[in-house]
Amino acid sequence: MRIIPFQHGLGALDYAVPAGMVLAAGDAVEVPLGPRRIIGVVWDAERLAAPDVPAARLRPVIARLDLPPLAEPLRRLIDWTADYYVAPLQSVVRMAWPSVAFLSPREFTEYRLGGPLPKRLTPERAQALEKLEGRQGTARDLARMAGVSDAVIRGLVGAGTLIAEKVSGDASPPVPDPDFAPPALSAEQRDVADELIAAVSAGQFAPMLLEGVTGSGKTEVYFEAVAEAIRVQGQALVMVPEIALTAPWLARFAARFGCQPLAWHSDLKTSERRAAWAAIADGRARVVVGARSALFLPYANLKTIIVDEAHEASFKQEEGVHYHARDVAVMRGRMEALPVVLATATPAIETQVLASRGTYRHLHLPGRFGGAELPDVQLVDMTRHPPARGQFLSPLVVAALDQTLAKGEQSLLFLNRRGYAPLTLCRTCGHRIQCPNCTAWMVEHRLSRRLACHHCGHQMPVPDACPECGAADSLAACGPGVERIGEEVRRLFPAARTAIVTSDTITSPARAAALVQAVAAGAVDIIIGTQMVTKGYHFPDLTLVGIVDADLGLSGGDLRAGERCWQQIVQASGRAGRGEKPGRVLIQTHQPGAALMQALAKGDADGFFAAEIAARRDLGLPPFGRLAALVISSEDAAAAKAAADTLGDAAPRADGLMVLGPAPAPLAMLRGRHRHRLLVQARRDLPLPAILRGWLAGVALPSSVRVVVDVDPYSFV
Ligand SMILES: Nc1ncnc2c1ncn2[C@@H]1O[C@H](COP(=O)(O)OP(=O)(O)OP(=O)(O)O)[C@@H](O)[C@H]1O
Ligand SMILES: [Zn+2]
Repeated sequence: MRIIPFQHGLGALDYAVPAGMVLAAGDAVEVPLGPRRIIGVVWDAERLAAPDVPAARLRPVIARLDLPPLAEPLRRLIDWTADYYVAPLQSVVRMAWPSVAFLSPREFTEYRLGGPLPKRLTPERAQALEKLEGRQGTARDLARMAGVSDAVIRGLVGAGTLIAEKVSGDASPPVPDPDFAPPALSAEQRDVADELIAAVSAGQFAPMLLEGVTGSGKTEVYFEAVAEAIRVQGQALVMVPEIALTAPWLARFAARFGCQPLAWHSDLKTSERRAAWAAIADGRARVVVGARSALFLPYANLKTIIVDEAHEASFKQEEGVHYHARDVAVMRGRMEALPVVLATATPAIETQVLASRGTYRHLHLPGRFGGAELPDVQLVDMTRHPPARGQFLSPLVVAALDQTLAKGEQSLLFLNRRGYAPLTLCRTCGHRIQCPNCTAWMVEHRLSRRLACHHCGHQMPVPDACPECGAADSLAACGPGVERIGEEVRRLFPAARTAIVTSDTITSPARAAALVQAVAAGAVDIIIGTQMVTKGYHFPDLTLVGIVDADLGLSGGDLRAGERCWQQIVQASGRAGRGEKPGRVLIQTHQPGAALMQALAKGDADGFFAAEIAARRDLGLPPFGRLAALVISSEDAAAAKAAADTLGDAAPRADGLMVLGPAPAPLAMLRGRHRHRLLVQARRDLPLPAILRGWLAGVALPSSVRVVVDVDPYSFV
């Protein structure tokens, strides 16, 4: 029997099946490996090679584990993913079978506060006592919730402070009612919804792009596909970019279907995660909402996948298996014969091209729901209307904020930069404060009074004197982040109520919900936020959107810079005027003549994308050609460089294939590792995965060097 043991770096191995044991592909098993017992999965023998071992010498499988087997279509999806993204099969299998899959449903002992206080109160214990008030979970869960080590939790259990509670892991999620509160759809919404419903009941592969302007009711419409999946006794998966931002979405779901869907995310407690996994695997969970990691779960009876905000780059996984959840979702739809709906107001170029070729069915919602108009968009030429010295908002934007406040309406200022200032500079010696682990500047966060590296998370207090020359009071904050814009707004409008919305302030779904409630209740006048506020929020009284620095996206220069800038600005603009009052958008730019700015001002998506797509075609860039990146890194600078050179020397040669580099990565050091990059550009008809595998297999590198393969890369740093 051919088995993939869950052991890093190991391929498939053959084992003997003991008499009386029945095994089939997709079964979970326990097998011997050297002196150890490890878990593995039985795989289709014809699809994998294994070392030739005479039958008599094969070691026997120890046991078949009591897990629902991975079904054939999911196995084929796993094969495809591992092959396409040049990833180890077991790493992909582990996304379908996370560790909770192997826990038995009844074995949970959870703990909660309830006993006497411990005699010895260390700072860690005090922190745990404070954080764990009202919480319950396994020792591991509580350690995570309290931000302390497992040992601290075990100590509190030993002291009797945390008391044990047995919990059963197999509670069933509620079943959403497809007919609970269906909305009255507009005629154009109805047409699209009917197509989606027909596709779900047909039960065939149907990739679809649901393109609707911001506020057109895409959510209401794809809810009808979800309702149909429930009606036909199946399951629906809705993938969202970030689970932390789903509070308003969950509320809408509950209003439509009468109960919450099952949310799959990393913050679940072990018992909740186990219960969720089991309910997904046996079909009791009817609607699942989750980020990327929900995609590979073994749904028993999946009928449709919706990818909401399908243009979002966060669907691309940037660690472990570097897959793109949007693309793998479509492939899952093909393997399992079901419709996949990519919903967005600003489709990615890859998606647009597939829709225009007819590979994806293209559904449109061209107008906002309920007669709301798209906002009026104007460029603010910063060279002609510059801000006052030391400030960042043009007088035109300040005047618009003033008018909006006077009308009692709300404004949003969008700047995709967390913190107070992206750079801290010494005015005496010119020193720039850098992260010790990364080629990156430390970003000042004034709310938390720290400097932070946005790449590795390194933090330090803001120094009083320059760390280089020692000059006192010489450090200057350069450039704005949202906190600094917030400060400027409070200085200009002391009576206005402001909210700063970034991943630093919206750290949990509960906080996101509180923000939404505050804005909806009219308790906030001006929101200053990063891309976090642009995602799907609906505030009827928000009528002004100011884009603080539209040029930010023009620089940076990777192949998707223009597209991403367009998406962000259109999504941010899309928050304006969604109710009865008309909206207005002001875009601050130093390059009002740039094609992107002109297209934004005219709302000319077609013109902008026609030019972008033509450029991609001319250069053979995705989706017309394919890219793959190799990132070579090591803590040892010389080893990283040598390995990159070795790989560069061994680079494959073929007609239609171009290898660029090796070159030091723009982020030349990350988390203390020195980095080099190679970029492969290949014609579409070349077998890129096989070429990459052959290349890597032909080169022996020291174990101190790590090579990450990134197929269809989104990050070029
Ligand atoms: N048929 C309908 N009946 C009642 N309300 C509707 C209907 N369609 C849409 N709406 C409401 O209109 C608003 C905008 O809809 P929705 O948020 O679904 O748009 P969207 O296309 O997803 O927008 P965005 O892309 O900006 O997130 C929501 O408050 C939604 O509840
Ligand atoms: Zn860093």
